[in-house]
Amino acid sequence: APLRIDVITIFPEYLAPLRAALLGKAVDRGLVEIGVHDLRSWTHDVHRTVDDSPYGGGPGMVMKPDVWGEALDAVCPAPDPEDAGGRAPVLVVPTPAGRRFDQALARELAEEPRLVFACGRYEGIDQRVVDEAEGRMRVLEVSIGDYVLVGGEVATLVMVEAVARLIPGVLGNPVSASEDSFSDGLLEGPCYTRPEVWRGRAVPDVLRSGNHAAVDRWRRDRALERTLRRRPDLLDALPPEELSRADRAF
Ligand SMILES: CN1CCC[C@H](Cn2ccc3ccc(-c4n[nH]c(N)c4C#N)cc32)C1
Repeated sequence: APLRIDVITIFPEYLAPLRAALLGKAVDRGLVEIGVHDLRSWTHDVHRTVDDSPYGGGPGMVMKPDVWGEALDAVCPAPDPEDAGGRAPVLVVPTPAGRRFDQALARELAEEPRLVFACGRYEGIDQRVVDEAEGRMRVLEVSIGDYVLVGGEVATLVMVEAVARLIPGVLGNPVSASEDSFSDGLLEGPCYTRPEVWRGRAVPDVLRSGNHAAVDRWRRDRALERTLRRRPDLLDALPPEELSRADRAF
């Protein structure tokens, strides 16, 4: 069955990129289903109000729990008790205060049948929405990085792309999903294509040697070198023999 993704937001147009390019094709091919819902559909006042002042004072506004509650009831109703097999959908709530999104979490989410993304704006969503949802969904408050965005929509685009590319058939060449960065624990090394010489810079000879063992070694060495220089923290997780190779080589 296709992975079902629902996104609730006050800016549905922000999620238009989900209909384009590779992901758009995966939707056309029925590999992924995507629903984008305007949170204001669940307001009842003439101004379609979704926010209010924060209890305890402070800057900005907070998103109202009642509107979110009705939206989540509509988009992911409580699982049917008879449907024992039915797994409760996962509710992903982007927030700078969340657990860090990483490739491991992307792989975890790619195994789920259903994902619902709640895109906050303003100062965030009333905490009771998350607390109440935990009674019937697996709620994950997730951050895509240590910088402050204005809302959850861009974070949702990031996470949906990272998850969808792991769905079999979404990528043209499935091998790359397993061999990409963070799968073998190292950063990607440099890549090259024609022309052989460009603005006086030649492609490394080994890559044109036809010696596949030498090419593989060269690529691993460049990946180790780059990881050592840019992300030494990733090397902590490497097996000792690999680490000693990195130390010896550079
Ligand atoms: C000054 N305030 C501070 C709290 C957050 C307010 C903006 N905002 C409202 C909803 C919301 C959702 C996600 C993110 C976000 N920022 N950085 C990340 N890695 C995120 C992720 N995922 C930011 C958000 C701005």
